[in-house]
Amino acid sequence: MREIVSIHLGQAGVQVGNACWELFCLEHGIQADGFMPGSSRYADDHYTTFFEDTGAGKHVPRTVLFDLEPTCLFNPQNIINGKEDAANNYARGTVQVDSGLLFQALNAIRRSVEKCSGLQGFFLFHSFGGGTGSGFNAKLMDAIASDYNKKSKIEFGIYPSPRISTAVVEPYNTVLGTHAVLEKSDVCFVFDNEACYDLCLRNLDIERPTYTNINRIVAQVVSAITSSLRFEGDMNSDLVQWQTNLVPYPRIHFPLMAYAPIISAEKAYHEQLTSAQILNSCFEPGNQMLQVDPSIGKYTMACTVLFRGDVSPADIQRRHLAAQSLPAPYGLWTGAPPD
Ligand SMILES: Nc1nc2c(ncn2[C@@H]2O[C@H](COP(=O)(O)OP(=O)(O)OP(=O)(O)O)[C@@H](O)[C@H]2O)c(=O)[nH]1
Repeated sequence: MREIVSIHLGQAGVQVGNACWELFCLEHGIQADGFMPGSSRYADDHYTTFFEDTGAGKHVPRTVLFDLEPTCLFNPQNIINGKEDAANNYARGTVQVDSGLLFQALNAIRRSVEKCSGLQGFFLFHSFGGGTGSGFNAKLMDAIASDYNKKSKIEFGIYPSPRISTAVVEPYNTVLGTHAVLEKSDVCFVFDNEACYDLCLRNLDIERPTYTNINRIVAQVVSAITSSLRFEGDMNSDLVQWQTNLVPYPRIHFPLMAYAPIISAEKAYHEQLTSAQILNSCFEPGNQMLQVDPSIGKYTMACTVLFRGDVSPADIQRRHLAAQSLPAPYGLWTGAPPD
């Protein structure tokens, strides 16, 4: 099996991770106690890319988490926390954070890796604005790059935004943190809290979105990106495929993501969307995970459209994509439906 080890760093990394694993468990029919009822309709073994079997019929996420309280779902051996945070300071994250912590972290990662039969790579979840998310991530990434040089390293990062910000130094941490891992990371999927906040306001009618709401949007996107790795499908992808399709040059590895449809539960009952409409919405700036103007700048060198559901790639190709003026080349993958 082509396993992936997820690493969650700092408050944002861990909280986003919680939302992601909650969703993954729901999608795979894994209960909070780790048991997977035999009748689950998703009992194909692709989920073992992300979950490990403890031997007693329990499934635990292949994760290593830094600064978090233990919950029954995660492996307590892989939960590592220090005595104090990095005080939103990149330098503290890299230098002053207890150096034993890095050793513990690498040990936990090694333990997870040793349980894999064919490790594909690592997912790193963190913020760019926090001290741990930027500084400690830089240090850890450095160590992972030297220990597991050939394995893919994929980041899911939260970029800072003016409306939801905990410190004025976040832009500095971001610049330093991004630069430090630029050569080490293979792909970095970036989310912007402000874009997700606006999506909650506009599409989900939430008056005062919280991190919980934002994290659930992030989890949906992560779930969609990883669905073809976790479920059996017509076109199963692996991490190297993403890199080949989306990264034209090693340093240019920041795909701009969009997700559609995002509609509130009430509207979902009386809105009928065709896959062509959903596809079009993916190219609207309002559905992007980053607040940037795609019409400014030079990019859109490659584009990947991921569909979820019982849909064959040939059908989509024939019916819709031919009619759209999508930038070429594009990739097309499908994953299993969430319910
Ligand atoms: N989406 C999202 N963003 C978060 C969350 N928690 C914090 N952030 C963002 O993350 C940035 C701050 O980083 P944190 O993750 O809190 O900090 P840290 O990495 O734990 O570092 P230190 O606290 O300095 O040790 C800010 O931009 C916050 O807006 C969360 O649960 N979800």
